[in-house]
Amino acid sequence: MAASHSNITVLTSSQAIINGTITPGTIVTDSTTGKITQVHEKVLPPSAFPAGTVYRDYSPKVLMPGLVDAHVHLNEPGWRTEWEGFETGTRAAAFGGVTTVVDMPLNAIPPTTTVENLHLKVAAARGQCWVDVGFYGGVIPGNEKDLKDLVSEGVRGFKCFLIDSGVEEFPAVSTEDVAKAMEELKDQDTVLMFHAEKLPPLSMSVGDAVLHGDAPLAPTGPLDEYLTFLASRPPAFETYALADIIASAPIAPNLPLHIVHLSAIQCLPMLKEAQEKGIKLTAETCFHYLALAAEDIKNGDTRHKCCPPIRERANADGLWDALKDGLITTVVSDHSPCTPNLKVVGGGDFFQAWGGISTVGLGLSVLWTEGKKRGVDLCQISKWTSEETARQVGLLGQKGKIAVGYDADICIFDPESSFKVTTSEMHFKNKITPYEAKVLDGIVCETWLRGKQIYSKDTGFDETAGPLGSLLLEKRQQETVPIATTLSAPVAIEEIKAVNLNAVVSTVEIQQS
Ligand SMILES: NC(=O)NC(NC(N)=O)C(=O)[O-]
Ligand SMILES: [Zn+2]
Ligand SMILES: [Zn+2]
Repeated sequence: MAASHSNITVLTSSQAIINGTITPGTIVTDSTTGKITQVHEKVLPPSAFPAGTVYRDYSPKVLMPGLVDAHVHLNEPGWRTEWEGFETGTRAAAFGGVTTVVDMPLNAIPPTTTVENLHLKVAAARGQCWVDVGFYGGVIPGNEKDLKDLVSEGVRGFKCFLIDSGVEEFPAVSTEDVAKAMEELKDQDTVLMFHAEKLPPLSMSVGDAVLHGDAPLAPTGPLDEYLTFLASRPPAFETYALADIIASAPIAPNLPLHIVHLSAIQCLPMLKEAQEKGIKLTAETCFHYLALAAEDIKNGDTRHKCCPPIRERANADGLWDALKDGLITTVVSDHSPCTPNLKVVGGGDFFQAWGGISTVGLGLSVLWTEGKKRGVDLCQISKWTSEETARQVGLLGQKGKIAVGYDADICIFDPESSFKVTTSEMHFKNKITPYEAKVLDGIVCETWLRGKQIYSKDTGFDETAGPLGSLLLEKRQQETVPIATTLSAPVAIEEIKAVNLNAVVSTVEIQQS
C-alpha cells in the first residue's frame, strides 16, 4: 500500500506564500500529473497523510511559487549558442528557483519570426531544458503575415524593436510596421511587446544634446566612462518610443501591449495616464534597474552595459515606487549574455561592448537583498516575479501561484542566509555578470518542477533524471477558477486523507496505482 503513494509528495513549512500572504502551509503535490492537489494554510503532520507518502518539513524556510522569468535570451540555435543555450540557461534558472522561462525571439539564428523558424528553435530546445520553456515570436519589417500562424503554434507573445536591436537579422520596425502588426494581431489572444527606445526626430533636443539624423547620440566624452554611455541613451528615447506606442494603441484596442525592460522613470506618468484611459498597456522592469545604480558603475566596467541603460539611484527609487503602486507589474531578468571577448572589449569601451546583462537565476536573491532594505516583503516579490509574469505570458491558471490545480513548481527559499556570487553560482554558459563577488541575501535551497525536485543546494541538479523541462506550446490561457480552493478552515485528518486519495484537480484526474 505504502508504495502506491510514492507519486504524492507533501511539502510543508511554517512559512509559505499562499493567496498573497505568508502563512504556515502544506502543499500536496502529485508527480504523475505534476499538479498541486491540495493546499492547506497550516502545517499538517505526517500522520495526516497515508503511509508511504513522502513528507518534507522545511520550516522556517519559505515555500514559494517557482519564478516565471518572462524575458530571457537563450540564443540557441545558431552560432550565438556560444553565448548561451537551452541546457545552461535553464540550469541557471533552476538554480535560482525559476521554473519557467520565456525565450526572446532574437539572438538565435534564425530568429523566431516564422513558424518554420519556431520549429527549428523547438527542435533545438527539446530534451535540453531543466525548467519549462515558452517562446516569444518576433515582429520585424515585412513578417506581419507570419504572426497569426505563430500565435496558433503557441508563442506566448511578440517582441519588436523601435531602435536598432544589436543583431542584423532582427531589424527595428517603423510606426507603419507596428500598425500592420497590430492589424494582424488585434483579435488574437496574445501580447505585443516593445523594446521602447526610439530616436526622436532630427534636431529635437534631448537634454543638452541635439540629435542628428537617425544616429544614436554621439558620445560626448571618453568611451570607457559610464556616464558617456548613459548620456547616449537618455530617458527621452524611452518617452519618445512610449508616446509612439500609445498613439498607435487605438488600432488594436483589445490587444494587450507591453513595454519590456522599462528603465526611465520619465515614462511612468505616461504609462499611468494611458492605463487610466483604458489602454491595455503594461510594463516590466528588470532586476538590474532596481538593484544597480549608475553612480556605482566604474568606468570601463562594461559588464553593466545594457539597453536601455542602468540609470541613477533616484531612478531606481522611482521604479521601486512604481512597483509598489502596481503601475509596473513585473520584474524579469532580460538575461542577454555573450562571450567575454564581446562583453569586455576595447579597454572597457561601452560603445563596443555587447549590451545585455547575465542574471538568470540570481534575480530572487538580487531583489530580496535590495527589496528588504526598502520595506518590500517576499509576497510582493513573488507577485512581481511569479504570478504577474505568468499572467503576462498567458500561463496564469497553470504557473505562478501555489494553488490547487496549478503546476507543482515550488521554490524553497531561505531568506535568512546569504552567499557570495562566484563562478560556482553562475550556471549560465559565460561566467560574467555585474553581480560577481557581491554578497546576496536569500538562498534557493531547492527547486521543484511539476512535483519533482530538480535542484537542491545540498545535492545539486538531478543529473540522473536529466532535464525534465517541458516546452510550453499550448495556446495562452486566462486564469481559471480551480475546482477545489485552498482549505484554511480546520479539516479533520480523516477528511484530508480522503481528499488525498480521491482528489480530482481541474480536469486532470490523479491516477491511482
Ligand atoms: N539583442 C538583445 O539581446 N538585446 C537585449 N539587450 C539589452 N537589453 O541590452 C534586449 O533585450 O534589448
Ligand atoms: Zn530589448
Ligand atoms: Zn531582452
